[in-house]
Amino acid sequence: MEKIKVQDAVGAVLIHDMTEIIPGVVKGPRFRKGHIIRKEDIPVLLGMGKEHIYVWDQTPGLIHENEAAERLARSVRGPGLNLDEPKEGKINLTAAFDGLLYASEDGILALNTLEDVVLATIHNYQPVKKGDKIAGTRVVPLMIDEKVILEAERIAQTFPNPILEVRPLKTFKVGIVTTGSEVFHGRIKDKFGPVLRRKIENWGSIALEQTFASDDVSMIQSAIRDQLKHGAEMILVSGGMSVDPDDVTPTAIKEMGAQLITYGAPVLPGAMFLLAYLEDVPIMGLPGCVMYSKTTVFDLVAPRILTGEHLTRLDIVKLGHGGLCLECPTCTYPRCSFGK
Ligand SMILES: Nc1nc2c(c(=O)[nH]1)N[C@H]1C(S)=C(S)[C@@H](COP(=O)(O)OP(=O)(O)OC[C@H]3O[C@@H](n4cnc5c(N)ncnc54)[C@H](O)[C@@H]3O)O[C@H]1N2
Ligand code: MOO
Repeated sequence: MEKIKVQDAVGAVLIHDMTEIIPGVVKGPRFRKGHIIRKEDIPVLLGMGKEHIYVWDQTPGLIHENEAAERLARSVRGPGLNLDEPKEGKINLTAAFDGLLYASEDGILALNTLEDVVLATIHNYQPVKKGDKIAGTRVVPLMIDEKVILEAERIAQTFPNPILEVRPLKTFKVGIVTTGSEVFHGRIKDKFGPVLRRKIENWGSIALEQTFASDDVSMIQSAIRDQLKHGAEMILVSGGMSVDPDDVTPTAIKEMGAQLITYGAPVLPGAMFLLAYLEDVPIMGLPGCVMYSKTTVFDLVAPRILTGEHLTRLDIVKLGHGGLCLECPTCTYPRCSFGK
């Protein structure tokens, strides 16, 4: 690539954005790609430490960083993602609507293993809002051999799912069965239902009429059957999930012939969580902590099910890494390590 002195560059066209950084004040492009250098720009460029600029290089087989970034972004982009304009040679991908991020960790690794390719993303399975930044991509040099980009595009195609995708949460009819003799007999007021209803509605689903059962296997089972009859597409059974003789919720669910995915999850709070499928309807057994703690296993699992994903035991056991909630005085989830 040919370089010329900035003093000789009046009239030359900049071929990349020129970043100015003043700590604590500004970081951004002072001059954009395509800018025609004027006499008055020369002291500014010198002040930014630029004594030379590059002039356009027509070497065949090389592509500009902006084109490279755009092709990388397109190769990883699945449904639910928008591409921003290139800035300083980088392209950001943002969420096109509210949903949950599905990222291929192997795909991200494979692309970044290519020299000079940069793909930085947020963590997998994070809830995102429309417009949220999800990833940024660029190449390291100003001009790059097109072969590198062709290889990145080829690699991205080898994965069964897009490398990055935002899936919307579907609207489920959700049945709530609340167990516990103390609630059933009116000794205490139910506090579980309102927590679950609020979360379900925040996710855009519909809470059906809540039903109550004492700590009795057949009563819990008939309440679950009633929820199915009323069209529940997901059933949440609260309480009775731990080690006391009166904790019969797991037995009730298992003995209905449901396909048990897990009883127990490597997540705190939420160790006593249960997931099963009965006639393809997901049933979750929710321990007392889901009522008490702001963020729990329920917040990690339910949104995934609401995208239509069918979870396996491996999906649940993988939650262990990042499964410890730090129970901060002010919860900042999902901007923390929980579930990452
Ligand atoms: N020795 C052990 N004790 C406990 C363990 C354990 O492993 N060993 N696990 C703890 C964990 S972790 C959790 S979480 C809870 C599990 O609780 P359960 O799901 O069995 O909840 P319950 O026993 O039914 O109730 C606990 C507590 O919460 C109150 N509760 C329950 N449902 C409602 C409701 N709908 N409204 C208001 N309050 C409710 C209930 O009255 C109890 O006070 O167990 C730990 N213990
Ligand atoms: O482990 Mo429990 O199910 O955290 O609250």
